[in-house]
Amino acid sequence: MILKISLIMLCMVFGNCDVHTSIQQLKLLYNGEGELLAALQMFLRETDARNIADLQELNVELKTVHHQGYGQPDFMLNPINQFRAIRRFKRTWEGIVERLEVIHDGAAKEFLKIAERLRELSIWPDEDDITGASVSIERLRNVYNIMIYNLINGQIYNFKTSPMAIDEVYEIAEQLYNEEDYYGASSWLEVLIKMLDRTHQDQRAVLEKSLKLLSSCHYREGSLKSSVDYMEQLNDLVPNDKSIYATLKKYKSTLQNSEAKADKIVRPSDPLNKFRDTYEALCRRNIKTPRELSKLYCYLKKTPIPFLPAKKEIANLHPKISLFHDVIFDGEIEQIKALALPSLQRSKTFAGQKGDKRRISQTAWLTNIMDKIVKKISERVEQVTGLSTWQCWDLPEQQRPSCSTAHCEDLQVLSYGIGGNYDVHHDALRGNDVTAFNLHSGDRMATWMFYLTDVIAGGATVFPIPRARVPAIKGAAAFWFNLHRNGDEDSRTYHAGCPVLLGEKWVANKWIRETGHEFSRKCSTDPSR
Ligand SMILES: O=C(O)CCC(=O)C(=O)O
Ligand SMILES: [Fe+2]
Repeated sequence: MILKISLIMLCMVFGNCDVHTSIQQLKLLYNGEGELLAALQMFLRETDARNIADLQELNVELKTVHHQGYGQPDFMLNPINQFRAIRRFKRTWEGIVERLEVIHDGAAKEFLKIAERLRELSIWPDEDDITGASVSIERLRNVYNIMIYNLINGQIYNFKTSPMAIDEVYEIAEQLYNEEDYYGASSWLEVLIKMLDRTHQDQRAVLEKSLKLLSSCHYREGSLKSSVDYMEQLNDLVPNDKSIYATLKKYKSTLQNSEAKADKIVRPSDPLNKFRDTYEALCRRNIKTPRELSKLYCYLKKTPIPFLPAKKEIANLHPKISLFHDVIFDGEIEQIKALALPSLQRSKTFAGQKGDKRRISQTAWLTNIMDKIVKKISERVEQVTGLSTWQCWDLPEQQRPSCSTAHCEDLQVLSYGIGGNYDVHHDALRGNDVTAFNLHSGDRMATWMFYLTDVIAGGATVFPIPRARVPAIKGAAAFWFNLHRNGDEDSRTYHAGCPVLLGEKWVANKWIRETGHEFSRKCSTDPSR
């Protein structure tokens, strides 16, 4: 109930809720579908069956797919199930709403009321959500090297869900094509085409669309011979179609007049992520050598609280990246999540701002005065790191407006949805448009990041330059410095949040600023320190 009210408030204020980026909204969507099904059932029971035979059939189909998730709390944590649910709303439920709007009698009205409520909650997916979900599945495929055949069969590692329908597979390819990802689209289409049975009428129609799209992918990528081959296959399949014949002629003539030799679509490089290969390898597994691993260690670090040392694990030596275990407890995590939930919003980046595909998550900022727990865990960061977490909130209220030099930022809570990730970036603010940030406190000297969930698969934090990998472990926190002691940015701490493959990921960042640490982290002219 609290969750629903929070989301209503959030979506009323911000409009489109980017359902595909939020696990919470996707879970609500699944429950909403249950309500729609019950209302549709009621309508069908009360209505003359002769006029609505197709709706009866749809109802059975929808019930079957929906019921697969019954009693399975992890069902909506699977990207395939998430994509499907989003698509069902846009492609099937929307059509049913239109039909019932025409009828608009007693039971139809009840159904429409539920649909209206879901729209008011802004959790009813739109076209952008289908695009976002398709792009996320493709990202997961690339980062985790998953075979398309396995995804189509509903298999992600050893987690299985029901196989995808042909239309769903085609939709992913078409969405990628519209996003100009011809490598992604062609990869899906090649697999799909092999699976289709041309003697089956419905499948034959998908085969025709797929050949046309695949041929166009190759044409656009300059892989002209293949573009002609696929168009020829389509022309053989549909011999008397003038438009197909005309396209074939056009492709053939482009091929004849071209010197291009490429006959394969290769995955394009990412100009914004020169670390892509190492980043992806690290997302999949640890890539340090056994010798490098043997140098890592852990110990109990003293804190100001007697008999309460911190469990410190060194995840990387140079630069030092630490993982502190058991620094936030389950009850505290639940309180932090509950406080963040009402104000979660699609995350922004400095480069792309809101809606950037490089950062798929939702963000909320919590201040120390919102609740005792926020201050308490802020103090814990100070106890473990020895760095100050003093903020203007610590002053009497009337002095706060003139205070501008806090030693750290408020707590930033992040929740990742389907394929949620944060591409390689640096936390230091210099070089970015920092007008929104108070630089009186200096730059982000250090990052402390609490992991508020375990992640079933994926979601590690990785540092491509030192080839370090920190797994998301509930209750633990990663810690590193973003700046050298001479104040320069330490580029070795470029890092990324790997896409969540299965499950959900919540983290909370506490960024420690330079101000207030003149003695606790003494400066040095030696840039290597
Ligand atoms: O989620 C992660 O693992 C990394 C998040 C991050 O780097 C950030 O929020 O700045
Ligand atoms: Fe970061």
